[in-house]
Amino acid sequence: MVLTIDFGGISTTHVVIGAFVTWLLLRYFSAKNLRHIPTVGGPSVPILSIVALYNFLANGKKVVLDGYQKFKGRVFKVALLDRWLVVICNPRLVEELQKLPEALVGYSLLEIFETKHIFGADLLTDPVHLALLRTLTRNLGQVFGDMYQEVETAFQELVPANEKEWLPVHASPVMRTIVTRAANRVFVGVPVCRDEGYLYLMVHFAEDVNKAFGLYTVVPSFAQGFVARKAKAVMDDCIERCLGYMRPAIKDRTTMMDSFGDNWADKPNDMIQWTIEETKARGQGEYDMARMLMFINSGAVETTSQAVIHALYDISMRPELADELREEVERAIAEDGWTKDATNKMRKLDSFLRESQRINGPMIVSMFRLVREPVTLSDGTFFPAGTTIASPTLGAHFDDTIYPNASTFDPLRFYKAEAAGQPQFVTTSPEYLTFGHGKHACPGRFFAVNELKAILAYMLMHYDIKPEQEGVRPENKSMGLGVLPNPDAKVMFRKRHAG
Ligand code: HEM
Repeated sequence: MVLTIDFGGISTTHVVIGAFVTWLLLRYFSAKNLRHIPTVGGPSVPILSIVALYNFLANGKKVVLDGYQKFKGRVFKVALLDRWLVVICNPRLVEELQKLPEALVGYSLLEIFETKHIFGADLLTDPVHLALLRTLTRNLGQVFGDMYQEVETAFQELVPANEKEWLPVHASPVMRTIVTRAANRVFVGVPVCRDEGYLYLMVHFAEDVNKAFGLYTVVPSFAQGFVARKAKAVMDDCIERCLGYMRPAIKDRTTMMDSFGDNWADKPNDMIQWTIEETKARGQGEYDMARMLMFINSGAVETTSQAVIHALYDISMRPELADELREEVERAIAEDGWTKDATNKMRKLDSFLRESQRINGPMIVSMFRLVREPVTLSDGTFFPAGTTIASPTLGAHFDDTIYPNASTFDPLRFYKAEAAGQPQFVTTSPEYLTFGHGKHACPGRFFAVNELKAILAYMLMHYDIKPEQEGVRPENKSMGLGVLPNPDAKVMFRKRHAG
């Protein structure tokens, strides 16, 4: 069917053809500079490269794993819609790249996927979120009690199992709500962290941002500005709604600050307070306070929710492991109560969570970086300016030479190796990329690991857990560059006697 809408002589057919030609030219010129890098998934010559693109979009996971096997120790490229993505399959080169100065190889998901248009380009030059997350990490011990209390209250409300019958629980929405409540207890406190409208806003906003990142990888660059403008309008609306919940607290806090300066008795120690202080110091107002909170939520909610759901599916399949972890949790809380110190002692739980994330994602590649100036690596590999590069998360995580029997889920893999100096869940390396690696590794991971341990430890101590279908772990879904936990599955919960 021919498109017939007419805009003063220019038909939509012209627009579509023009866009397609522009796209082909963009692809042609970007591929020309990267001819020396082998392509995986299909040919890189103009027009035919659409096959490589199709294969990547249809089965990105297989394409990247095949590429890793074939070009281990070297680099290869795969087709995204608007550019080529070069994947570095050599830990030494990954380490070398992440040490290069920012002026040569820059970081930012915000920049690479143009989401700076949504969150604001000033976050690139003045990353307030990093200052806030550093403060959060420093205060993990102090905020743990509140977070744990929220985990407890949320489970009691949302998973009201009894000792007699198994209760089917739809894992995806329930765990998302628990994660969002626990994090937002520390971010905005009670009662906002329990408000259904606020929770709905944060959960769906985080999901949408995740989808937007995915969308940017398949939308050609000439269309990204348009998508970004639409997304910005949605963002502004979300900020206004977020402010509706935050204004009373902002007003109270600013009144206290105006009266008492930096310190007063019972001054709250939470994200909203730190955000007010950081934004005020920059002469910014309430719009920026909400913007910052939403940006941090967008990093915190979806990733941690997915990790909890994966861990829940994994533990539901392993009752003996659940018992072994319960013993460890019991011992730790007997010594230190429900505190951050106790979670530090939960080494088997740490290993289980790290293994669950090794196997389950969240992305098939990570550590996106942008080559700003031409770079030649020590092995002679050359990247022209403008090249987008990434590290092969899934390839490394499933490499038998790095992890013996890599495709086997071995929950105590890292615990058993600890004597040999094996790292913990928060530790990143070119071989363990769940949180990225290097100077731009996830700044929220220390909080994330504490939250994950609090949730899993609570769950283990208070419930017996089994899969809905005996012996069947709900299958993951691949979407673009992402690996998602099954969104439809239920898990069975029964209250434990000892709970
Ligand atoms: C299991 C949970 C989490 C996972 C798997 C995860 C993963 C990641 C990854 C892979 C990156 C990119 C790193 C790189 O390119 O080297 C990242 C960045 C980021 N994460 Fe996380 N994250 C998690 C939890 C959190 C939490 C709880 C927060 C906030 C409290 C957070 C805030 C952020 C922010 C703000 C960035 C962007 C940093 C920047 O722009 O410099 N994340 N995360």
